[in-house]
Amino acid sequence: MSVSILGAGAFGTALAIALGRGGTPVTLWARNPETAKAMQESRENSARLPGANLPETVTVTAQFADTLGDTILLSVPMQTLRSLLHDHPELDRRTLVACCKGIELGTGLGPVAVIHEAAPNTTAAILTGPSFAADIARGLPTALTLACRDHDIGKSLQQSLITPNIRLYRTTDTTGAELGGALKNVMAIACGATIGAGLGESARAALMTRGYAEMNRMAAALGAQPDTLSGLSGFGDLTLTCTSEQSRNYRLGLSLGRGEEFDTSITVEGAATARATAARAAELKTDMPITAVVVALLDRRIGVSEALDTLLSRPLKEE
Ligand SMILES: NC(=O)c1ccc[n+]([C@@H]2O[C@H](COP(=O)([O-])OP(=O)(O)OC[C@H]3O[C@@H](n4cnc5c(N)ncnc54)[C@H](O)[C@@H]3O)[C@@H](O)[C@H]2O)c1
Ligand SMILES: O=P(O)(O)OC[C@H](O)CO
Repeated sequence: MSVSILGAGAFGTALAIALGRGGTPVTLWARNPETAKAMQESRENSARLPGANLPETVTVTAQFADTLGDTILLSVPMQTLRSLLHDHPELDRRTLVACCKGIELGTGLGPVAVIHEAAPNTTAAILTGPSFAADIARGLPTALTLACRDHDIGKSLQQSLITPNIRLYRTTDTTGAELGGALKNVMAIACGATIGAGLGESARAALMTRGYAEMNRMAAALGAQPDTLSGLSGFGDLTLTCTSEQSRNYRLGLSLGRGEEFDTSITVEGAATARATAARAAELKTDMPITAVVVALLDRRIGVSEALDTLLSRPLKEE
């Protein structure tokens, strides 16, 4: 069994290291030939995951034709997923596992739905849950969710993708799994802003809890199974991302709270996802006040204190 990983960023590289270390032959595709050559020679992704060595079982290439292994993981940022599929029609008719966390601008769709639209003859799955690339690459223990609507294919993917340090749980609820991974990024921006502005950890706990309620409302509106968000892909990842400075979404929030600039070259999925989700929530008439406030903060229409006032001045209601 071989695995191909498309996208040689931090997460694609970390997954390649974990799978390769477990003995699986992995082909890691970087779109830039110079990047692929440098990684293949130095055995390291010095730009995105410095200090983590690629095992011998991992081959890095920019030749797309070399990458059609038994299992294909798509580890690119959410807003580029459709163009990757569009540019490579040979991906259709295969089993594709999305590793990205986000909602597409313009369509309001998550990764599995985008794969189904752009490559209609594929079986799509998603690998999501609490995990920092650096932790995975260091061999630290992690537990993730593998969601695939096809029960048998999901079971076989679960077997193929476990590694000595990645334990996989399985579900058929792709809608719930992709929403959890996407929306926790929006909540992490809000929590980072709260801490960055010095509003305290009690305020963050309140935001995480109300954010979780908000995530569940959207999940229900889109037909996700009620329990999915209480698992690794929802609650688990919300907890990790809203409390760790390893998270890029949380760090963007910290910068907003402190009134500092943030490096725009860093992948922060929650920014586009907040906008896409706010638009979808309006269509579905679903109340998502924290998401709306995050969009206003990102657009610099309000500051953090005003954001908190907006949330605190909402009509009183039952929990
Ligand atoms: N880094 C983490 O800890 C982590 C953990 C879990 C999930 N994820 C998810 O993985 C996804 C990727 O994040 P990352 O951390 O690897 O980001 P990253 O910024 O480190 O890397 C993204 C990579 O995608 C490549 N890329 C962008 N557009 C592409 C395209 N059209 N075709 C091919 N390659 C393209 C870039 O060149 C870059 O190498 C995100 O959705 C993120 O939420 C990341
Ligand atoms: O660095 P972030 O904020 O993209 O978070 C990485 C992972 O999604 C955490 O599970």
